[in-house]
Amino acid sequence: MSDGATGAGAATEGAEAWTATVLTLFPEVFPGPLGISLAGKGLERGLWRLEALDIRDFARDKHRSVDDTPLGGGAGMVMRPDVVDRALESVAGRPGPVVYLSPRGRVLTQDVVRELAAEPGLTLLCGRYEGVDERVLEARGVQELSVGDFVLSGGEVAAMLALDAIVRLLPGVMGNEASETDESFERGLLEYPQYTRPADWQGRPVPEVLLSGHHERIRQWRREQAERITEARRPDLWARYVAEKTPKQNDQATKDDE
Ligand SMILES: C[S@@+](CC[C@H](N)C(=O)[O-])C[C@H]1O[C@@H](n2cnc3c(N)ncnc32)[C@H](O)[C@@H]1O
Repeated sequence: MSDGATGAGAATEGAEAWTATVLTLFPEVFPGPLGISLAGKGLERGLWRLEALDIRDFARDKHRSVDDTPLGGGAGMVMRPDVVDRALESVAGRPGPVVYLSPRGRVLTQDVVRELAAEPGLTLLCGRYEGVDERVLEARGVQELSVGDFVLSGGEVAAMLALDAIVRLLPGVMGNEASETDESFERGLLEYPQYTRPADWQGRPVPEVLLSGHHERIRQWRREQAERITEARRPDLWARYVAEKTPKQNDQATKDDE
């Protein structure tokens, strides 16, 4: 898709579809991976909408320039406040908050993904070069959202990443695919190991319990595995999980210490 909307098909009756508006210098890269599989089918079925707008369309000079050198010196270029402001003004009033994808932002986690999926939509401003002039972010009260502690060359991949995670939580998008309630982060744990046929592959049998047909034992085994993996790989998640699992015991321990 170049700039323009997708997903305007059979919108969910009686409700406006969740709407993503992307402001970017490269609208042609959307929907990209969001146009395939679950997200793509959801887009086709009108379960969500995506519109990518070209920030350059809001430039006014004959060269359609969107950037300028940093005041105070330094490397690279900065996206101009007047151009970004006009782009933001053109989408003011669209559903949901406006976020600027930025390594300085609030870090995207599954909790943040759930929060954004509960909004009616989202406007995503993608930076390039050294980023966007600070004043337009302040003037427009734009929140910043980071996809991790690393620097990408532009906000487009970050916007796709956030949208992919959000869209799969929208009603109807997952269909009968794996329930999100069992997945990593949904219960504060990483996921248990998954297996499929054959039951023995290259002399590696799957754990016996999975062939037992005993649902309660399987549930218990999966929970133990999820706990084991989380404790080993993510001490940060594990500490939070343990604290939330045993709040009463922890309260008592604190009282005993006093
Ligand atoms: C080269 S980066 C600019 C980095 C900026 N000079 C800094 O040091 O914070 C260009 C654009 O990529 C996007 N970007 C880079 N890393 C990101 C991240 N971790 N999360 C979200 N967006 C990111 C932002 O939109 C940013 O404006």
